[in-house]
Amino acid sequence: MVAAVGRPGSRDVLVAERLSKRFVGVRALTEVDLAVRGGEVLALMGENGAGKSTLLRIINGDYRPDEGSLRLDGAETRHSSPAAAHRAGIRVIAQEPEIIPDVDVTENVYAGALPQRGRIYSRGAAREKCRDDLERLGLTGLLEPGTLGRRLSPAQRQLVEIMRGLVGDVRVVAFDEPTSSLSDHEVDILFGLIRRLRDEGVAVIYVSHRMKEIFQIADRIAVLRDGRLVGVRQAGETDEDELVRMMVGRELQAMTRPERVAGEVVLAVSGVTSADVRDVSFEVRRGEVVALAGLVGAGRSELVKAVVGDLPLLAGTVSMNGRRLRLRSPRDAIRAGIGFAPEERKAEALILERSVRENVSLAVLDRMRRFRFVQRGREQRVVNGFLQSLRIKTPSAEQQVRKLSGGNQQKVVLARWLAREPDLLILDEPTRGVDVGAKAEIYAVINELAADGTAILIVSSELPEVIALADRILVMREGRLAGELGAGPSEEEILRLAMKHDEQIDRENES
Ligand SMILES: Nc1ncnc2c1ncn2[C@@H]1O[C@H](COP(=O)(O)OP(=O)(O)OP(=O)(O)O)[C@@H](O)[C@H]1O
Repeated sequence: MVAAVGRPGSRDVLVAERLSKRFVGVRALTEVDLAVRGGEVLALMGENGAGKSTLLRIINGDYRPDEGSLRLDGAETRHSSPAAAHRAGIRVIAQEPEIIPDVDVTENVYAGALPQRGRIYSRGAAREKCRDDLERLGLTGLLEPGTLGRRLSPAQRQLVEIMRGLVGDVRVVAFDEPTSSLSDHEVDILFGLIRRLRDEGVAVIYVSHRMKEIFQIADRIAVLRDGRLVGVRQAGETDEDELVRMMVGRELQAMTRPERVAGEVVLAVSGVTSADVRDVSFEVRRGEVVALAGLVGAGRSELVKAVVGDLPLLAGTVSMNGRRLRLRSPRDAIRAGIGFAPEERKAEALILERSVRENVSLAVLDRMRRFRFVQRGREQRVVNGFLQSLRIKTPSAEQQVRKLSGGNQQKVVLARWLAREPDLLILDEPTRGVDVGAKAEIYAVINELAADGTAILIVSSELPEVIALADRILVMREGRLAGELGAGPSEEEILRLAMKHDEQIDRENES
């Protein structure tokens, strides 16, 4: 592949002029002027609800702007639908991909555009093409053409979505937080792909909350705040502090992990084995934050699911406060005093049609019910408290959760479990898609809960997050515990354990 377009000074491919978009009670975008050049990666940053997704949706033809215009290669475009935008060479890679559960990877990728042999669709030929494309994109080994949609992990779903986007002629590709379910290895592969697209002259837009990635991949960085463009910087001429100031409009306090003394054992997991998890034992104590780290596919989420009764135990026991539990579903786990915020927030955690207030208070309704009436005043106070402390951006507590930005939905999931004050809180990727300011607030809430004696188990792919929060870090590899680290290790120490080979672990277990 050739670098068809010289990098700096390339021509503008996509130009937004004075774009504005309003929803009831919200100005999502106000007079945004922004140009993306061929052969560059333009990062788009901003707090949750700043308007990033709205801008991408306009580019993708999902929304029409109320005012302003969009030009592609110099000509004004009014994409009336995502299909029209797609034909023009625009691809927006969705944050939460829609995967058809009952068809395989091949059909999920090429849906509608399947290769045919003669005039009959040939499954063999299609899978062959899929295999070729996987190889071309460097994804061999991460995805199998024949795997059914419903068997894909969140990371694999994301890769299917990315493959979909790169089929055909592409002028502009926008990635909306593509790495939130990927671990470092997959991120490297994705960045390789993005650099290749860029070198071929494609205009790449990259939305992310992860600073480190922004500085790895972006040529320029645009910052939105409350729907307005605050500024655009060359990546080499700015730094994290300046970007945070632009996004948040204030300085952020650096967080230090408080010293904690762990109390008695709350959760005891012994010899737990399930389909993808082998013989795992560990404990979490009162007032302690324990993190499960490891690469995607290492079995962290599966382990957690086995612990809360969402996956059957093939062997082993789970005990809470000294009593053995027999959980057949997460519902049983909640009854036993376990709060569990799962990885896939939309499917598993939120009722999108209901209001923010209802979603937060759902988990604590029993405690607020008195003589069969919900104590409205108390409910309001609890919900408003979380709206403030987690900085949930919504016109009111009565807004439908569906209408919140992705990061704000994630905060509602958290608020719901934090409000319940369980003995044990299990958080799978608690800050996925959450902006830097709110992340700090969430860390503070987690620290407060631990100080109050809650036992906390966190699954996170973000090593800085694991290091910032955890008193102990359990590193998983291929369904087993590969080792344990104390507070404050380096990223390298965690990675070394996460990538160790099985034989090595066996040898160490034996000695
Ligand atoms: N369909 C809708 N109806 C009402 N309000 C909406 C709708 N879509 C977005 N909004 C509001 O517009 C604002 C901008 O949202 P947007 O999704 O663009 O934010 P974002 O920058 O992508 O945030 P995040 O980082 O959380 O994904 C938010 O206040 C959001 O609640």
